[in-house]
Amino acid sequence: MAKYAAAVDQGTTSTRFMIFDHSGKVVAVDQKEHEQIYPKPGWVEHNPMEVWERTQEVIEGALKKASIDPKDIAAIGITNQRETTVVWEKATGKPVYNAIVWQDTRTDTICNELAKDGGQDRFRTKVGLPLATYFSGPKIAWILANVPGVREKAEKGEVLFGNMDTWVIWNLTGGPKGGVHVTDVSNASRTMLMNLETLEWDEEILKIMGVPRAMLPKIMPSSAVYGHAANTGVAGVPVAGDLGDQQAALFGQTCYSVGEAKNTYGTGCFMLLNTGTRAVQSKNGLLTTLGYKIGDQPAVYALEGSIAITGALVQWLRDNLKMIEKSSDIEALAKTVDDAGGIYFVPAFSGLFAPYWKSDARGVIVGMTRYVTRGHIARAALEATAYQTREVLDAMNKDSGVELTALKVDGGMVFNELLMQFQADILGVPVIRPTVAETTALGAAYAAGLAVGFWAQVEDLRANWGKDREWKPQMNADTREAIYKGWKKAVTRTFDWIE
Ligand SMILES: Nc1ncnc2c1ncn2[C@@H]1O[C@H](COP(=O)(O)OP(=O)(O)O)[C@@H](O)[C@H]1O
Ligand SMILES: O=P(O)(O)OC[C@H](O)CO
Repeated sequence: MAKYAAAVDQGTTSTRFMIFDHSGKVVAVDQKEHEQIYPKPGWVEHNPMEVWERTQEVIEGALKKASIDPKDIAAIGITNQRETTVVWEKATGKPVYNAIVWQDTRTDTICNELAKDGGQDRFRTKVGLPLATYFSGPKIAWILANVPGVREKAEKGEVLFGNMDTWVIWNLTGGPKGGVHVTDVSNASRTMLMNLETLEWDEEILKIMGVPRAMLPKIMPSSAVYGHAANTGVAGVPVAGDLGDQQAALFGQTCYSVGEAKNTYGTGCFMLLNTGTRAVQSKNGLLTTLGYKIGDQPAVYALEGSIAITGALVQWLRDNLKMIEKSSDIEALAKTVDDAGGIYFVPAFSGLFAPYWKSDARGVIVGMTRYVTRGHIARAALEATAYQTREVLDAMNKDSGVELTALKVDGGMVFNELLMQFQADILGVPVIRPTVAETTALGAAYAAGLAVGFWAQVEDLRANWGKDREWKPQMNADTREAIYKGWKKAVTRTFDWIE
């Protein structure tokens, strides 16, 4: 009997391979970063070949580190940075262009053109999303319009589109030699091209955006056997789970009931609330998205508050300003001061996502005086994550009509104690970190394990969730609301920057 389930987590900054035992404990992990390519202001790309190479390396690395026999792995799941768009030649596996990353704003003009007829919410009822540079549909349209010869090939199905899940699964199951071209409902719901009700590509939107049906993957459940690995050390193992990383974290945090929510702190921050088998349309700037679909069971929907830049701001202080050496060093630097010294840092580097959806916004630091030190800037950068999360939680409470009484958190930033305490303070509700904070990979491994019977049913997974730490609010309510008011004012200073 197999002992483990595993997952590839293809994130914005890095790729991991993680192997879990039946109780959801991490048995082995390997992780590698890939290059962030910034060809112009507002543009962000990844090299898909590099990502596939890193994927192969971390699979080998994790197997080797824990001396695991691949025969003991029941199934592999894939989870991924969502929306990031790759188009490649079917015959050779060669990308026709770099991957256009979810944070990239180059499709602003395309989105504005599309919004002329019907406004920013033109497709919202059908797809749950506003027209924004974030999503894949306009990114595909950009590649088709700007890379010579690709449109003709796309119409004939000679080039294929995929988000990173599709790209990794296609390569892992054989690439040009029989790789399967699939995605799951959670990833497809981020393209702007999938109809939330039918769970199929929407012919009308495809036509309006000029995206040929022939280049699109088949939409599958999040938990199903798609194929078998054809290469790497896991050759022969079923590939049986596929979830966008934020939906995977919802799944890994065992938020299986209506009203359960989680917030993941990585490059960006993403809060998802399970709304059950009903797609709830947001009136407060949130997204309606697919949560997951297990085999033949009905699909589960979620409301999502997406924030583009949180951990990425810490990275920016590290890489562009050289203020710190490692991301985790920001905590010690922020602790050199007691507060942000009257400044706010609004990181609208990719415009503003939820709840504003303003792609013409750009980042600002406001309230600067000669008093301000590096410590204040570090602190303001961390506080920005917490304030943005408060805005999303407020929207979530309004949309759902229920006040969340605690927030389950995960992701790379949740080991920052100062941030977690400030988060509880600014929300006024406890913040809870589980024992396995790698819930993204865990969620994908769960989806894969469920498909092959390694776990029998979703409800059994709840027993694997355990609380590691809880931060309770300590700030008095007057202070909380006063500093939050300052944040709201600072946000308005980012608006209407790009003409
Ligand atoms: N201790 C820390 N304090 C603040 N930010 C951190 C810390 N550790 C990691 N980060 C940030 O978290 C992000 C990495 O988290 P991760 O969950 O691996 O992200 P992703 O899946 O988006 O690649 C990076 O942006 C990094 O700057
Ligand atoms: O790579 P992450 O963890 O920052 O997640 C990126 C999101 O999926 C973008 O929608």
